[in-house]
Amino acid sequence: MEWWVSMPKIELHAHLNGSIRDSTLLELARVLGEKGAIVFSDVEHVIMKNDRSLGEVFKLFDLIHILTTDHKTVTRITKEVVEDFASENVVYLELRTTPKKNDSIGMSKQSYMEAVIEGLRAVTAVDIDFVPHKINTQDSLNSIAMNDACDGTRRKKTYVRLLLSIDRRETTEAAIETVKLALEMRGVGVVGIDLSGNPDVGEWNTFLPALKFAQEQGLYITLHCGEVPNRQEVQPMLDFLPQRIGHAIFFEEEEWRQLKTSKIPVEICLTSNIKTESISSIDIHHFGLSSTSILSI
Ligand SMILES: CNc1ncnc2c1ncn2[C@@H]1O[C@H](COP(=O)(O)O)[C@@H](O)[C@H]1O
Repeated sequence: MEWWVSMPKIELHAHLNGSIRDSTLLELARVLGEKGAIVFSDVEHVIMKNDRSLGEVFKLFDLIHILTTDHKTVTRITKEVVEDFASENVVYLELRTTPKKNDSIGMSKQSYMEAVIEGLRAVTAVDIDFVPHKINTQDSLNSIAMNDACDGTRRKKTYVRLLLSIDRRETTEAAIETVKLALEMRGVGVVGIDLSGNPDVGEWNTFLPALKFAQEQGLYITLHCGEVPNRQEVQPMLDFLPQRIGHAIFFEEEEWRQLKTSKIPVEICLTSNIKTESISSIDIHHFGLSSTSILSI
């Protein structure tokens, strides 16, 4: 096995519907094509395209959401995504997804999330720990088991925790519903809230009441921040003091300074930023720069 596959890893920025196998997407598209709901040949190349602009990415998500609408498929993709991360030796996975409501098929945000939990329970390839428990002796034993899993001597175990995403297209009320659901689901591995979605759509202020409520209730918060240039948002997002932010591409010097002072960790999304051409080359990605200019500010 390649060293980088066998190395134990932590994945903190995975969108469920952004992590589906191409083979599964093609299979789902074929089935919908046979039903006449879509034209398979029109979507095949969209699914298989390698690099796409940020705008194209969100069009692809709209297509993916058409393919994965029902509860059964949500359960299936959750199982597969977790198994795929486990097969790459991810030992701690924070999976985020936007709870969806679709009256036409009897889906509520809650039933969507129940389908996700069903998917976690369906994983067979590895042991999945997604129900939080208090730190005690048993926990120390579990972490030993997790470490041992890396040398192949024990059955592998992956710790999974969930973040419920708010999509920037949603309303304040829908976002509050998501936060309430997250609070109800704390017992089944939900640890926080993510604000994501097309950064060119909507305003983050719309979600402030929901995010403040989540913060007051002790949920962890991560915000997609600075994925596109938006001076009106970056600073107030940092002032909000989320536990983490995602991307942090278009930051001015002063914003880097504030980020550092506030000690807010960044979920670096190297592959995504290069593939979507948000950053033209890896040589100038802020991850590489962090040891020089950024950290020296
Ligand atoms: C490329 N950078 C990105 N920036 C912002 N939001 C993103 C994203 N990639 C994914 N999402 C968010 O995650 C959803 C898909 O997963 P779920 O349906 O929630 O599982 C997308 O619809 C978008 O809201």
